[in-house]
Amino acid sequence: MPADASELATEREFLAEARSQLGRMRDRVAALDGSYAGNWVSAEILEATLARRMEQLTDDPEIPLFFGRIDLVAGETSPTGESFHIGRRHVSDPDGEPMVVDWRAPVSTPFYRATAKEPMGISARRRYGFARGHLTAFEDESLTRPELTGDLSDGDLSDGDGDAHSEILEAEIERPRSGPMRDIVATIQPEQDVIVRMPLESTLVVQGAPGTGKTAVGLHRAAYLLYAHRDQLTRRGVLVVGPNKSFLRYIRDVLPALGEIHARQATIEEIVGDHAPVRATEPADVATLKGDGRLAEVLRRAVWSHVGTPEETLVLPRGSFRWRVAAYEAREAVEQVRARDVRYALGAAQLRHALAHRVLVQIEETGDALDDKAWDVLARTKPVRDYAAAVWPAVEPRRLLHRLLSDPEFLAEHADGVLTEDEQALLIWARPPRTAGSARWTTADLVLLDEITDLLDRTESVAHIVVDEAQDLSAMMLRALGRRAATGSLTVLGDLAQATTPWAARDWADVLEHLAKPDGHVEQLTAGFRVPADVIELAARLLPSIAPGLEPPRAVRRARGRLTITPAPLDDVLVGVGIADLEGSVGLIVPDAAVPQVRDTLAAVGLTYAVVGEQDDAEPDAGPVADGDGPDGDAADGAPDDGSEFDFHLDLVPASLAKGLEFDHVVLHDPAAIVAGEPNHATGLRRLYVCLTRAVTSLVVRHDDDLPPELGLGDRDEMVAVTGVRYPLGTA
Ligand SMILES: Nc1ncnc2c1ncn2[C@@H]1O[C@H](COP(=O)(O)OP(=O)(O)OP(=O)(O)O)[C@@H](O)[C@H]1O
Repeated sequence: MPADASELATEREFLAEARSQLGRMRDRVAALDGSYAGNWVSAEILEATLARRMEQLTDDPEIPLFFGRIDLVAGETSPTGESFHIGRRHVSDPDGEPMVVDWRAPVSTPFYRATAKEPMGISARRRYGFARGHLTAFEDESLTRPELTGDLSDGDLSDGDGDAHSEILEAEIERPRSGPMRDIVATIQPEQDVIVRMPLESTLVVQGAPGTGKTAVGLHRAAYLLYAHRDQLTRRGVLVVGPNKSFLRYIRDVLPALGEIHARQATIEEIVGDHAPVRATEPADVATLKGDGRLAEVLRRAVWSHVGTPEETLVLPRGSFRWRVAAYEAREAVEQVRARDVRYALGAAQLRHALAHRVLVQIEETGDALDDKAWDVLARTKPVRDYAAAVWPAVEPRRLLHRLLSDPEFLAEHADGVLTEDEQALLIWARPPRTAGSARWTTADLVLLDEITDLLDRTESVAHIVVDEAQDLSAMMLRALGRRAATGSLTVLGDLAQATTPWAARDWADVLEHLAKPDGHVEQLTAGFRVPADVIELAARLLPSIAPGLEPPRAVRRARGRLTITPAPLDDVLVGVGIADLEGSVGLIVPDAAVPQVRDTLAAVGLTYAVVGEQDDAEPDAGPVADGDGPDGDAADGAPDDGSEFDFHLDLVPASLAKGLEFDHVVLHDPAAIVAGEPNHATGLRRLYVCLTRAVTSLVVRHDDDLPPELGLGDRDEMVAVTGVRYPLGTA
């Protein structure tokens, strides 16, 4: 047997043994139950822990149990030069010796970061190739003697110091995309790994062009932190924030595939959705103003304006006595509580106690010794409660916001010097609802309600938040997230060039300020794993108009991609592309307003598809709304029960929902209308930039005669030069 074949056989045996040991670990956990616990509380906790452990130990034969190996240099730390197989979870033998180490364990770090220049104590790195769970190949790279590795190249992924080119790595990057997002645990790159393993305390912003792996890195960082700080993070929570529900469905499998099921994934609307349902939208200028950070000051003033000045004596009858707190003493108490700078509701409670304390002192002066319990009782008596409530009344967030948005004088009182008169006029409802209960709140209103609620009572903080597409959040939305990480940290992912909301951030330093994490720092990702070079070159033509300071990604894909720009009718394009025969997923990105018309076109050419986002309008837990056959060819049932639009071969994507998604092939319909669909031209161009950068293998841009001039494709010769021989496609 050739050396490689015998080595492969040895590795396969090792894999079989590791699988059987994983089965043994699972059986052992299955044999335990809550009865081992001392009382019912710990029994419940133990049962939950065991259930989680069982899930972690589930062996999916399709998912490789390990994907890499490192060989330590024989020496001080490893006298015999041990090897470690690296996988998604830890597997040990009956003696407790590790057979596979978790990719997040410190010992695994060199697998991701070692280079020939800095071998980090390892002599060799091995990568494995798998097909449907079967080990089919391996590839060795010597770090101490790189000349032994063979096929050395200075490929785009290497740092130019002679690191080996990896076929397995390249195959993973070039693989056709289909279905929801997958993890990248086997191929995390050094610049990404540095971000993934940053300490929990650091808040960081990851700025990166489309397809540089920001979402992937953010999710792997969440998985890493859950591993490295298990107790703290499961107790205090991890939150992943995405731009919309379809995006969350797109990424929902990544953390569970990494063994982590305890992170909440939510949109900002869901996060602030507890205050009231969203029942209206509003003009962009109003929403933008409501998202402005200055509103925080207006709300702060409005809340605290409720605290009055005591003018009367508090009289507290007790037995045959009537205890008194003079108005001037009550005023002192109010001042003292205010000086403590506590939340409004806590201030109210403290005022009750401060008043009660003044009574307590008088009682004690008569020789009665009272304890803290008596103090509490005094603070809860009706005269004290009534007096405090008159001076420091309860504030109801919806009522307060209703008043601010419907009473110009009340607003002016609190917005004076903060908002101009015109801005104040813009905020006031044209037709104010009669009561707060009948108000039709917008998303921006809910964010204001969240701010008011936090002024009243401290919002609970989680241990870590990963925020994706953060460039699109308003200052007030960022504040809402920042307060949820007040005692934790954040990983903020975004790209200023992809900002498509009128209130979007212009600068990451501002974002960090609004999050109340001014010490956070900005990391950049530059290697593009999604978009092929020819497509990047086209999209980058927009950068000078939309984000002059930003660079396009550096494509690491070998294939330059297939780019076609054509004025052919959409039905001809759809037929010409041969969608049904394409390997990998296909996204048809269209202006939002064109969705109904494009549905007709798709029906006319006989293509089946799902519509991204349509599932959100359906009944909760009903499968996606799909036209025709699902991925399993079952027309009646649509997608599988737990499926989503991303399980379909062809997705119809409204341009407003394209952000964050990727498809192997993209047909982009009517770029001019996509630009025109936004409130202003600059935002329209950014939306187009997002839509142009969703493709992994091929992009067809189907346009009418009005391509946006910023693409610089005015004349046909230029277009032919950009798209090569593939212009035009279809029958034009
Ligand atoms: N190290 C890697 N190895 C293999 N694939 C990778 C790697 N990093 C990223 N990718 C892949 O590149 C694609 C783009 O990643 P991702 O969606 O995280 O990028 P992004 O920066 O968030 O893009 P966008 O700005 O468009 O949202 C995904 O398919 C992801 O799996």
